[in-house]
Amino acid sequence: MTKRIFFTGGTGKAGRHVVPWLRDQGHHVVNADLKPLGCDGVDDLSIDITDSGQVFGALTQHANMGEFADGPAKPYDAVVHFAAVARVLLTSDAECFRVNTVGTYNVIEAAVKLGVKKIIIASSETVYGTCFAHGDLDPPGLPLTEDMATVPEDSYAMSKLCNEVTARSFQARSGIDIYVLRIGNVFEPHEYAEHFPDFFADPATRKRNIFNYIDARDLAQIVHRGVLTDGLGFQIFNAANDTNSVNRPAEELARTYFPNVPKGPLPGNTGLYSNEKVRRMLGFVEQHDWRRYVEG
Ligand SMILES: NC(=O)C1=CN([C@@H]2O[C@H](COP(=O)(O)OP(=O)(O)OC[C@H]3O[C@@H](n4cnc5c(N)ncnc54)[C@H](O)[C@@H]3O)[C@@H](O)[C@H]2O)C=CC1
Ligand SMILES: O=C(O)[C@H]1OC(=O)[C@H](O)[C@@H](O)[C@@H]1O
Repeated sequence: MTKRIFFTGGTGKAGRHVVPWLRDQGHHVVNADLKPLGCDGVDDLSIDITDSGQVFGALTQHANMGEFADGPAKPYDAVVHFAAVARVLLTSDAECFRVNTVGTYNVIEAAVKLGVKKIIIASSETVYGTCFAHGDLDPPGLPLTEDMATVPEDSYAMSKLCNEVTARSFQARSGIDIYVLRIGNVFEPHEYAEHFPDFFADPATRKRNIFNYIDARDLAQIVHRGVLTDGLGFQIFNAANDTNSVNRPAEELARTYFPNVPKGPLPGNTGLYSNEKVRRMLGFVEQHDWRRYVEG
């Protein structure tokens, strides 16, 4: 079924793969970003999500000239929110926190008050704390699952965790579906040859990411399945591929790099960052294992 989807941050690294994927599944996607994507069949709207008025305005206006013929602007079926300052060290810590938290509040508030029934937001693996920690910070357990403790110490991860609370509260009042994706480290198709041989040679460089990765196209599949799967209420999903990015047995990685962390079963090369929930509840089936693109 064709959906009308308002997508924020579609011009970025992840969005430029997710947006065309959604378009190719037959949906009408409107990309709301500071910068245009310029993608065939996708409408661009330049907005700043930290300005609530712009977000309400964009969600209630036409997306292109063709829509004028049909009268008033049509409502959206889903909002996918990716726009953000996507990590620390891009701007000041406080600005990262401000843009991400205020922007996310604005997007969710407008979507809920305008009657949108499905919202998917980009959170991050960083909420578990290890990624941008000072020194070494152990994850709370392995494999790392959505119910485990989240006590990050950096402004970016704090902003993402704050956004999860915002989302949970809006969901509680509205009863709509809000799905949070704790996205792992994203890779575009051309990046496998560029980076993965280095990861195999020096796995320690991937420790902060709990050795995970998510292919940008597999992330698109997860978003799409989220758009199509109704009735789950508020949910948080780790979004990652099935196996680790360093081509090592999971049990060996856990023992070598996280000796003091409580451990459950870690068969084969399974990811230490569990994607079991997104496979089980959204039916995610990975298509882009790194083994298709680079020699192990
Ligand atoms: N790239 C990664 O490895 C990961 C990314 N994420 C999250 O996924 C989402 C997408 O990430 P990327 O595509 O890598 O980020 P990106 O930095 O490549 O793209 C973010 C997009 O948001 C837009 N944006 C920023 N501030 C805005 C504002 N005030 N108003 C409107 N648009 C604004 C930017 O113009 C950009 O196109 C982000 O929420 C990020 O935090 C989460 C985990 C991993
Ligand atoms: O966008 C980015 O660069 C960062 O975003 C994130 O949220 C990821 O968790 C982290 O692995 C990336 O380094």
